Amino acid sequence: MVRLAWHSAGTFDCASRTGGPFGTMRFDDELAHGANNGLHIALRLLEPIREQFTTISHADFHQLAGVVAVEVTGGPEIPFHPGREDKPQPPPEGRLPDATKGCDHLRQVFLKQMGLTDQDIVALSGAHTLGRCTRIDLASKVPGLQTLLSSTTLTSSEQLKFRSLIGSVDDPVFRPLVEKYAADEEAFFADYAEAHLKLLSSGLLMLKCVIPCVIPRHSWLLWVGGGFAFPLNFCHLICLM
Ligand code: HEM
Repeated sequence: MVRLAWHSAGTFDCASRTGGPFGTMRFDDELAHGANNGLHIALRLLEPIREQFTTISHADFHQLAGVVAVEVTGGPEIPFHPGREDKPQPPPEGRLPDATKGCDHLRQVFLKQMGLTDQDIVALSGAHTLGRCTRIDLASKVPGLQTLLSSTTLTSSEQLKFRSLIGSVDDPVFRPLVEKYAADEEAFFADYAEAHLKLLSSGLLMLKCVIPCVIPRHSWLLWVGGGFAFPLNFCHLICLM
């Protein structure tokens, strides 16, 4: 579910304002993109539930599934705001990062294409603690990191995923962040939640409050369909005034 939400949102292109978390994974064309191998299983599980709630868009439902999955697997709570419309056309293939390329390529996709930061890249990569790579052991690469593997036990897709993680460890900007998150789960959860919120809000107009809110990740106001869709807490009332 997390990978479904990410592969949907991760196609967003800031420059052309195309792609993004707008329910296009419902089209066979997008599901057939090489990077989306296996995501039909997630959709098959979601569809009978979505059919019971026909007022919610595919777009919102896929992102909600990602948020709930992070939460029920023991991750942080991520604020969710509905309002995404389903787009009629899938994005072109090739916008998601390629695990065989290095950190510059990751920056090209996350920073230039999607408008996310180095910190977002590292925090979001922490989602790989879910799924089939939980047994990978980075301990030999980063002192202090627990977990994982002998590469001979990995399938080829696991090796690709592993290579993207190791790439993060080798980069001088990424490495301190990897070490910080390995040592401090609270910091990882806070930054992960903020990065995931940005990801699932790709393509929606977000205004950063001038006055920072007490809870950093709540300092974003979301503009959906002509009105602020954010639950207005005390901090946001101040910002709106
Ligand atoms: C940084 C660039 C990334 C690369 C190169 C990458 C690459 C990969 C690869 C090759 C796989 C294995 C796919 C398969 O089993 O067929 C994978 C799995 C996965 N990815 Fe990523 N990924 C990236 C970022 C992300 C992000 C940002 C998220 C979520 C926020 C994410 C979530 C996942 C999850 C949850 C799985 C596990 C799926 C499973 O085991 O069933 N990935 N990734």
